[in-house]
Amino acid sequence: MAGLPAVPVPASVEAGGGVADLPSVESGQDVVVRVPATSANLGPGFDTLGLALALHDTVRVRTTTSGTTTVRATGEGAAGLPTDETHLVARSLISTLSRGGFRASGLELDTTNVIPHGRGLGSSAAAIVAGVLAANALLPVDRRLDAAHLLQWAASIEGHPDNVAPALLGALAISWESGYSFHSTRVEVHPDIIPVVAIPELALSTDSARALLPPSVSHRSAAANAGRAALLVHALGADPSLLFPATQDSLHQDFRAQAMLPSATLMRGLRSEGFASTISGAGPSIMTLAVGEAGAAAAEEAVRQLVGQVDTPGSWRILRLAIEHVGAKVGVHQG
Ligand SMILES: Nc1ncnc2c1ncn2[C@@H]1O[C@H](COP(=O)(O)OP(=O)(O)OP(=O)(O)O)[C@@H](O)[C@H]1O
Ligand SMILES: N[C@@H](CCO)C(=O)O
Repeated sequence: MAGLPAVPVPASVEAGGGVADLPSVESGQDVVVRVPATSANLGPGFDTLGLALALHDTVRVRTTTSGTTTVRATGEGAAGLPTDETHLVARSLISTLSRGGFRASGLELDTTNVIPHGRGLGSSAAAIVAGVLAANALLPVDRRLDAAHLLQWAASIEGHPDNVAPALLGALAISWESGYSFHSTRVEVHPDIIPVVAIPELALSTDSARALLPPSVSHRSAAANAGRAALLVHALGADPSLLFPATQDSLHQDFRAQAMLPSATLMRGLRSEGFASTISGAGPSIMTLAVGEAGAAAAEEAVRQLVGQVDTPGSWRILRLAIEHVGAKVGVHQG
C-alpha cells in the first residue's frame, strides 16, 4: 500500500464551509461492523507490529432524520462512555462521513463491547475502525475510501498504525510511516501459535504509557530491536521455535514497568521460565505467544501460578485466544 496520496478533503470543507453545509447520507440505512481486538508491539515491534485476536466488539449503526446522535453501549467500559457524538465510535464515523463529503441527519448507534478498555488490547483502535468502516458503508459508493485510505485515515485518528492495521487486515500486520502517510502489509501467522492473554483489573491509558517513554534511545537499543523485530516476523510466520528470543524488547517495556509493576513482574517471571511473553500494546495486559495446545496449557498454568504471587488472586482474567485471520467485517443488519 505504498505511495498513498493524502485522504481527499471535500471541496466544500476545504473552501471554508462547515459540516452542516454537507449533504446527508441516505436515512434508513442499517449497518453492522465487527472488529477484533489487537495486540501491538509484540515486544520489539514498537508502533510497527500488531496481531489481530479473536475477541470482537460489534457496532450497529442506523441513519435517521432525528437531528441527533445517540449511542447505547453495553459490555466493557460501557458505563463510563459518552452517549452522544463525542463517543469515539460516533466521532470517528462522523469525521469519516465528512471526509467523504457527507454528514448524517441523525445517527443511532448500538455497541456491544467485549474488548476491555485501557488494557493494551486495542479497544480504541477497534472503536475507531468500527466508526470509519461504518461511515464508509453509509457513503455513496463513489465517495467510499479504498483499503489503503481506510488504513491511512484510521491510523491518523489513532495516531499510530499498529493496532488499526491488524484490526482492518487480520493476522499479523507490519506497519510503517512515510512522511504523514501510514502503510501496512499483512503476514499470515503460523497455525501452531496460540496467544494467551493475562488481563489485570486495573486499566492504564495509552497516553499515560506513552508519556513514560524517553525522547531518544541509544543506537545500541535501536539496533537490538531492529534485529529482534525482523526475527519476530520470521518466528510468527514460519518458525515459532524462535519466538522467545524474537520477543525481547529494548525500547519501551522497561520504561513503562513503573506504571504496571505487577504486569512487569509477571512478564519477567514468565520469560525466566522460557515463555515468549510481552506487554500487550501499551499494557498492562501480558501476552504470551504459546506454541501448540500443550504450550498454551503450560502458559496458562504458569500465568495462574505467577499471578497469585504478584497480585490479588482472581483479579486477572486469563484468556486463550485464537488469531483473527480476516480482520473487521461490515454487513447490512439482518432483521
Ligand atoms: N468501544 C469503545 N467505545 C467508545 N470509546 C472507546 C471504546 N473502546 C475504547 N474507547 C476509548 O478509548 C480509551 C482506551 O484507549 P487506550 O488507547 O487508552 O487503550 P486501549 O486502546 O484499550 O489499549 P492499547 O492502545 O494499548 O491497545 C477508553 O478509555 C475510551 O475512552
Ligand atoms: N505502539 C503503541 C500501542 C498502543 O496500543 C504503544 O505502545 O504506545
